[in-house]
Amino acid sequence: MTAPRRHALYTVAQVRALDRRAIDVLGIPAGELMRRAAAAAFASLRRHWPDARRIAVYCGPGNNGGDGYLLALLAHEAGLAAEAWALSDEAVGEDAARARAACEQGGVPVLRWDGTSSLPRVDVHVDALYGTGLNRPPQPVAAALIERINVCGAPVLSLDVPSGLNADTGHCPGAAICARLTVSFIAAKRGLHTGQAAAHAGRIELATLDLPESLWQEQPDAHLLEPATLPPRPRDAHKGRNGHVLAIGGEHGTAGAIRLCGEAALRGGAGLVSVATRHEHLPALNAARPELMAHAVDGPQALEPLLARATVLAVGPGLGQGAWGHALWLTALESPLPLVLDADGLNLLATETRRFDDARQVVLTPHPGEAARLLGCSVDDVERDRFAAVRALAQRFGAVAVLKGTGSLVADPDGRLDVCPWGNPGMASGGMGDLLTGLVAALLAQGCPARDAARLGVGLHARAGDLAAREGERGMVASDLLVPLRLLLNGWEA
Ligand SMILES: NC(=O)C1=CN([C@@H]2O[C@H](COP(=O)(O)OP(=O)(O)OC[C@H]3O[C@@H](n4cnc5c(N)ncnc54)[C@H](O)[C@@H]3O)[C@@H](O)[C@H]2O)[C@H](O)CC1
Ligand SMILES: [K+]
Repeated sequence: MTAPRRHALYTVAQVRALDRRAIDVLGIPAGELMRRAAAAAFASLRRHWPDARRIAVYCGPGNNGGDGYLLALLAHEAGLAAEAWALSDEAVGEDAARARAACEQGGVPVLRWDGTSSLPRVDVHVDALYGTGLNRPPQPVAAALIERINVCGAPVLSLDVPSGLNADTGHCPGAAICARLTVSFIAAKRGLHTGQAAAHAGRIELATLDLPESLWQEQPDAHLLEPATLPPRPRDAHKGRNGHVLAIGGEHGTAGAIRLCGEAALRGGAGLVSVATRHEHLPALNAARPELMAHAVDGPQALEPLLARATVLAVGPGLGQGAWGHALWLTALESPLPLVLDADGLNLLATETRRFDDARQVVLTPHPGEAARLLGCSVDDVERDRFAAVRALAQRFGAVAVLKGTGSLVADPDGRLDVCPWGNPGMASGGMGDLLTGLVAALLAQGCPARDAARLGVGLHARAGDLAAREGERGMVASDLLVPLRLLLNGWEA
């Protein structure tokens, strides 16, 4: 296994194993790892805040705290005014205790945080409270310190993990630091790239501590998606070669979702797009986008001829869970065609669960609420461990599962997992999911297997969202993504 590939993500257990191997197999003492971590973090601090003259380092009881003490000593030796604040009296590890002793002997004052004193006025606060060892919500004294640091206005540099964030899941069980910059050590922890991490880690830099490549033996637990798009179209392409998406949805009064889904399928490059919906929506659909061939279907019988011509199904946007929607949903599930299930298509699956045949190309695109219904748990349970939730969805339903949200995840039934590094809060608005459904269906229609269509669709959708956000996240609507999407699909690079 080579050193951590730029996009490889590891669990905390895997990183600890790497740590142990560095110590036991390569004979690099833990104290040396700590010294290298402190040096790497201090170098980052100097790069990002070259004019910083005064820093305060808040040290917890473990080795994360040890990293902090050694950073404070380095800063002191470099002529900065540095002070360390001990969160508690005992330093649990001997390396951390040794680091604290070196800090004090080196002339750096180590003060006690008692839960009430005001924070010093400094240029940078360094968060060395907890790293990968966080195993419960920060206790009241630590929580008070975290809240104080978060509101003090000065930038925060977090060592390894923003304290209070679970480095495995991206969940914050309690108070958590909001860092401007996180310098993470040795290997990228998967929890820094999904869930609440985006609101707490700030910019992330990885310091591999100059460890040799021979150290990396595990397969990464997950990977960050890399920018990708479809290959250029052959010159003799014709619409028959790019598939025919049939989008099914639009219960009484809800034409918008299925229209957006159909638009995204068109913009995603499908050769033909048909929409099966309620009669009342036809005028609006045809007026909005004549290329969308809209058909009024009142039940499964009317759907049959459309199914016969389609090559991919997208089911769910605005489908509703009434008799009409349910009947069309059942018909779609009985078809062998590649399928993207979203919205009410997923809610119906939650009530009538089944496992798809492995051979069928199926992609589920739930947000955390739909995922909770599908898994029979709470949204908090899903968000507490997004990695476990998305893998459970893929395995339970025998489909490729996308768990949307900050740092969307894509999992296969065989456990392979990818994390989307793009996206922004402007995308948390209605219709964004309908776009993703249509885009994934278009990619399936152009020959992508489900696992690739899901990963490519999630990546392109989020990157299109980031391009659209250049005009402001506020007021962003789903249709703002259609033009950037087309640019990205045709290989345009931001
Ligand atoms: N392998 C690496 O990447 C390197 C790791 N280093 C640093 O070491 C920490 C991990 O150290 P560890 O002592 O295992 O855990 P923490 O420092 O995160 O300390 C947690 C410590 O405190 C206890 N604890 C956990 N949660 C709480 C809580 N909510 N309240 C109170 N106490 C808590 C827990 O029992 C631990 O003992 C890693 O992040 C790196 O910064 C090396 O120094 C560099 C290489
Ligand atoms: K930390």
